[in-house]
Amino acid sequence: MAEPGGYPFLKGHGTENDFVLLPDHDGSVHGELHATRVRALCNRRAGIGGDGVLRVIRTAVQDPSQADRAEWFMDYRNSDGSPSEMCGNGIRLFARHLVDEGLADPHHPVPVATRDGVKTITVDGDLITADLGSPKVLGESMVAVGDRSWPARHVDMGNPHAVALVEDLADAGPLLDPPVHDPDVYPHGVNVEFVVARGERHIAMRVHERGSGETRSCGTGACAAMVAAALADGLHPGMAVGGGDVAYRVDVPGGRLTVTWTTEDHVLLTGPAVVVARGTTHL
Ligand SMILES: N[C@@H](CCC[C@H](N)C(=O)O)C(=O)O
Repeated sequence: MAEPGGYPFLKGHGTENDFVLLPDHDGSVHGELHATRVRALCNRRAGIGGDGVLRVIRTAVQDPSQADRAEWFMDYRNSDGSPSEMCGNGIRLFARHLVDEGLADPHHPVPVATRDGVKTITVDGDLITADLGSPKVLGESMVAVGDRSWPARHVDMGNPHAVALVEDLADAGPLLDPPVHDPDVYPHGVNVEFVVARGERHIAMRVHERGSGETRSCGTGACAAMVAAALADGLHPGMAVGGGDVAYRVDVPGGRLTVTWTTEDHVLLTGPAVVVARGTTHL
């Protein structure tokens, strides 16, 4: 359903996790957003380039069951065209776009509907915080790259993550292929984070994202990594000195994020997100 004159897009990123935004408010521009089109848009040589696509659509059109709680729905697709339940950096960029375009009021929390329910975003100047709700901390299983393997904590942030605490971020090698994982634990695939401690409440990570490959950042992955690291450090909200929220700095190849695990058992993801280009495409 490509329009003869092309259709609008924007390009942006959160800590270099980059996305193509497709405004399609009433769903009439794209109809079914096919995987072939998503792959064409995300292609870094023949397309615009991105780790994923964020279609900006009214919740009443995409998922009427959530329309009473959020005007806008983030229709997220990985660069291979597969949908995911959630995207932490994507939803922060999505909110930036809504505010920039006057579609949401930056002075109030912005509710955004997703396949994992409604998330609340707050905008404070250049910093955008997404409340990703409660993490589900599940069991451990092995992940492997080549002849190396590690135990990994299963943390569900709405989408699945396997978090391996490693000695060195180089241990995982070039990460050209998805790490091997247990398909019984992750029947729909998994995002895999490799995490090292950098200091007190300070970690660094690399990530191989389901459907997108190794990326420069992953917001839900940073949250999963923080939760796994905090538990390994013997910390969770309420157990911290003073009994309050627990905050970690999470360094990713594309920048720095802050993840806060609150005493209400919510995980808050904070960092920058910027729109860098806009135009019209025929892809
Ligand atoms: N980069 C995202 C996560 C995108 C979805 C993920 N690849 C999946 O398939 O679950 C983030 O910032 O959270």
